[in-house]
Amino acid sequence: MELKNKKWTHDHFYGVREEILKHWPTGADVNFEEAVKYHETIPARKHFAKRLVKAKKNGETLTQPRAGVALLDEHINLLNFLRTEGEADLLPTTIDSYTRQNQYENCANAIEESMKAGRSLLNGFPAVNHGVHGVRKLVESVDGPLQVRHGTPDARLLTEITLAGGFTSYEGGGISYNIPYAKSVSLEKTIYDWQYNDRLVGIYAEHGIEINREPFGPLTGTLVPPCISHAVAIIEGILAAEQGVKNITLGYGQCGNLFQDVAAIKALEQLAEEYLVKHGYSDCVLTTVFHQWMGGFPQDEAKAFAVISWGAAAAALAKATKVIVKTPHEALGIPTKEANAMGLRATKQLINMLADQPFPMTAEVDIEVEMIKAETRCILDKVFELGNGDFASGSVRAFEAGVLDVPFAPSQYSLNKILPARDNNGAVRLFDVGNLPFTQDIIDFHKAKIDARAKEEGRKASFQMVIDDIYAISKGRLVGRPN
Ligand SMILES: CCC[C@H]1O[C@@H](n2cnc3c(N)ncnc32)[C@H](O)[C@@H]1O
Repeated sequence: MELKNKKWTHDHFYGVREEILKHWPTGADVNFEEAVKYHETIPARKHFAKRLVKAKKNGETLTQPRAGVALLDEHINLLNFLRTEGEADLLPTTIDSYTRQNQYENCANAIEESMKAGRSLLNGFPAVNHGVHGVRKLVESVDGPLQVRHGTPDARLLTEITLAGGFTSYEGGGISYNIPYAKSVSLEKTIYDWQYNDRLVGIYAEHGIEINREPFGPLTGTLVPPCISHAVAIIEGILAAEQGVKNITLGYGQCGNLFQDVAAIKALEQLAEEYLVKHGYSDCVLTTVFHQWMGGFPQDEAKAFAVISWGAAAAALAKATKVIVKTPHEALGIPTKEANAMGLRATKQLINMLADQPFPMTAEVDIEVEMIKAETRCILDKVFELGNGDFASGSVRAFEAGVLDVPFAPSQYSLNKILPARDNNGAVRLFDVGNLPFTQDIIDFHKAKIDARAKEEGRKASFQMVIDDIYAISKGRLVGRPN
């Protein structure tokens, strides 16, 4: 396997495909030409890419939950409930953890057990086991654009089955579904396997079927600085575009300081456009997704609603194309459909109330935009250099060198040298820049911000700040002040 950011030829792709479709019996039902014809029957109102483009044009921020249960009819009921009671603009299908690890046998057992128990014993929808026919029943029974959301390093069979089944959007990426999701899965192999998924979307596009792709923005979802998630998002956008993907949503996980969060979305839009055009992908349509706080949540439901609403406000003021919504059960586990719908309605209320209030792009926000762009450029340009002009191989080398580094990542392929901490206003800065290829003025900026907080708190800047910030929001604050 030689990893390079080069569009796979049809021969290469179809050579790999034959083996993939044998990984589980339901793979035998995948027939590409038949699937293209099936997609042509899907009504336009269910096309994810079209709905995103319309939202971008109209300045809307669409709402989308996460949701997935083991059995098909229950999953259909759940999604229809979220569409009607939750007023969700876009719908997910969150895939279960066994499927994410390619453990389809375990899924089969869990489906059996769920039927006996009369409740879902999986934390998501086992789409590979339900197969093309099960997915098509889902697509035909739910009235809304549908997206596959998961965390699968090797998602090739899942992609084949869900796309043949009629999903019109697909989340994930070779870095964003390895580093935060796996401990010892080769990063090089995951990036290669995700070229397969993107090439399949590209081949659908060559047949006139537009499928939206969304790299997973938040990564570990815990104090991830904007420059880190932006660098990974833009790299995965470039890798997808090279394989022929034309409709891309790039994402960011809320950090909590409003100026930084609004600036992060603006910086992402500007930088993604710049890098995709610079590297020859000027025909890609770009949208953004804002993930409501991905870190620890308060158990108290009223406080959880406050966190959800703050994320809704930031998404609306940033004018992200869509927002991924949390629920008041976040600290407890898989939410009930009622709790999920309430998170959606609270979010919708905020978005509607803020729709008429343009956010003032103050000097402070502009500084934040420029800082995030400068930091992200340092990383992206170093990755490109390490790959001798190739972002795929460059990413592997960048993680080896700590030029790309994701805080609190389980993967052995991430050096985990960087340490984030909040500044005195709650913006996420770097307490330890690790081996990030920052210029001295950027390093000095972060140090000054952290030192200002230390001074205010009357304590030395230390790892304790990082720990305090990890727990802060679940304990009712933003900045982890000393007791
Ligand atoms: C990276 C995604 C993490 C988030 O994804 C939520 N999540 C996971 N699985 C389900 C599910 N089956 N239904 C509703 N939400 C779900 C978690 O709560 C967490 O917030």
